[in-house]
Amino acid sequence: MASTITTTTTAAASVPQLSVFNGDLSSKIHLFISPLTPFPASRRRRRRFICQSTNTEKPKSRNLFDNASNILTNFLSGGNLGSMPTAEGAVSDLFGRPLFFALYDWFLEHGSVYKLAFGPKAFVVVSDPIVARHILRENAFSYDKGVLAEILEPIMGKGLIPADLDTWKQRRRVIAPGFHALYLEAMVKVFTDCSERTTLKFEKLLEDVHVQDTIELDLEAEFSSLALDIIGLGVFNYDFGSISKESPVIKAVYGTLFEAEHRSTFYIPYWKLPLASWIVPRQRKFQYDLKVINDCLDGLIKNAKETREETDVEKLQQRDYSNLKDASLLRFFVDMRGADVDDRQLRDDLMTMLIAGHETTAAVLTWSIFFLSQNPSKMKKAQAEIDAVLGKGKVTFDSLKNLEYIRLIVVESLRLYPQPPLLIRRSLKSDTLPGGYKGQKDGYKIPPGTDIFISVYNLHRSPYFWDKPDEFEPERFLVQKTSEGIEGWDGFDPSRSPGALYPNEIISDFAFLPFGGGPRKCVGDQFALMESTIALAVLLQKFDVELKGSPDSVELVTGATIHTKNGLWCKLRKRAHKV
Ligand code: HEM
Repeated sequence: MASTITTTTTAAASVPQLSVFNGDLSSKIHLFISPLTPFPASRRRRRRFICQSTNTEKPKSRNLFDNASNILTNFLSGGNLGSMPTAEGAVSDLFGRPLFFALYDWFLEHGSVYKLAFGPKAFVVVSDPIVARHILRENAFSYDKGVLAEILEPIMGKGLIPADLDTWKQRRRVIAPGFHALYLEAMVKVFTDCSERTTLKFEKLLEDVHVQDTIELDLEAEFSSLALDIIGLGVFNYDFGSISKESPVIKAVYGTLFEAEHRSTFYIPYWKLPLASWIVPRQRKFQYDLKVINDCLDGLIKNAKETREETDVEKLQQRDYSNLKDASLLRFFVDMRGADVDDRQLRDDLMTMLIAGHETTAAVLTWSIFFLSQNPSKMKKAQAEIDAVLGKGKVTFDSLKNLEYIRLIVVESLRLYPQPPLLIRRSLKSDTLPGGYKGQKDGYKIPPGTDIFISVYNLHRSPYFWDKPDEFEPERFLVQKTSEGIEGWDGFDPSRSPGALYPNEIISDFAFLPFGGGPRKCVGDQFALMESTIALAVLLQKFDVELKGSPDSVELVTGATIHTKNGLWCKLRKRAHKV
């Protein structure tokens, strides 16, 4: 499932345009959409409904396989999804490129709710904010994680992401309060220290090659180590130290992440085959890796329980973290009065956060650098902000608030490459999706068991909601103060979420949802955004960064997240500080 991102710079607009290699050399599909004329928020909102199912173009011809697949799908779903537009050529077009690219093309062709017939299965693909809001927030408890839970359950057990509704309700009540303001403030030091450990390593490497003034590095791999160290310390106070060493635990973590990734791109659940864990070598390795991590987590849980100080949640949220040796989430969960659970559940929770918080953050940092390296003026603007706010000093909780442009770079990267690009749901009961558009006044009815992909990628690049949707433009999120009050970014309304440091799904009314939305929204969103902002600021404070090769050489692959195929190779040069 690999595809090549090709970025070319045009004279008219010095920003990358995105084209995608779809596996067929003769047909490069260009995702670049001509800039739309900006339109006011009121019109923008009306267009939300018009964009559904209004395509009038003649359908493309379809092959026998696709027709057979669609007939089978309709038959098996009792014809319930029959009136929904069907992605033409669904099966045959799927192979050879990441799924989310194909889903984007079909979104433009069929509208924002369509059906993807795939053999005996149908997936409903949603690219409309109102429908996304309905599924994620308004009717959230009529859906579970479906296919995703099936893939992740062997790894995360009953951790929050794959958890069934009853377990989720119990555990979310314990886990969400752990990310309170004082904890996040304490984490700023962890983010800064780990980021500085990374730049220190780069400085040492530069000293070692003293003849040259640049080093060449795969920054994606470095970000992966950095994110692993941070998540280990933040979640269970364990220092992987992966920036500078390789341990059996680190190898096992990477092995498990690799397997989770492989499963999410593989359509046949090979891991469920009888005796697979004994016969299939990759399954044996996976079981071994899991054991190494589980033993490590069990040891940490045991230690935390031995030093337990049982306290009420309010007191835990007011602890003086500067005096505490261990400010981790594990400490919080263990010390929280009334939150007693068996070690197995606690282990599942820790494993879930380890996986959820690691690769996502590494991917955000990778794409932030990728986009900045092609926009030297934005890179300079970012460094100018860092110099003005930090000088040579360290990031603090307060200075983070002033690093506005860096924060917007992080969210703009998440807009262009959301991690993950699709949210997966399965209906537990029949439901009617919001409608209101031509010919579908009451919306589509879906039966229980319907699998749904909410394409965050499509929402984030929708020509109906974003001006120049494929361009890297952090400035689009800037809030301006006008004589008439505060004017939000791109026609959306920041007053819906006053005081938010980062744009979110509430401000955008579900047109921008990098962390999902509703009750199952990411619990680590602020942790991740602060971590990414600080890591980026520390790197750009000390180094000038440019891509080693051409942007065309950066190949893209997807699993749970979007990342590069062969790394993000960059040249780093130490900055001469004028401050
Ligand atoms: C840039 C980094 C991150 C991104 C883009 C991200 C994205 C997301 C998204 C989109 C969801 C919702 C999934 C869905 O609705 O199906 C989610 C859920 C979750 N995330 Fe994150 N995440 C990030 C970092 C983190 C971190 C650092 C942690 C923990 C320390 C974390 C823990 C979780 C958990 C536990 C859930 C499940 C929540 C629930 O079901 O109640 N994530 N994340």
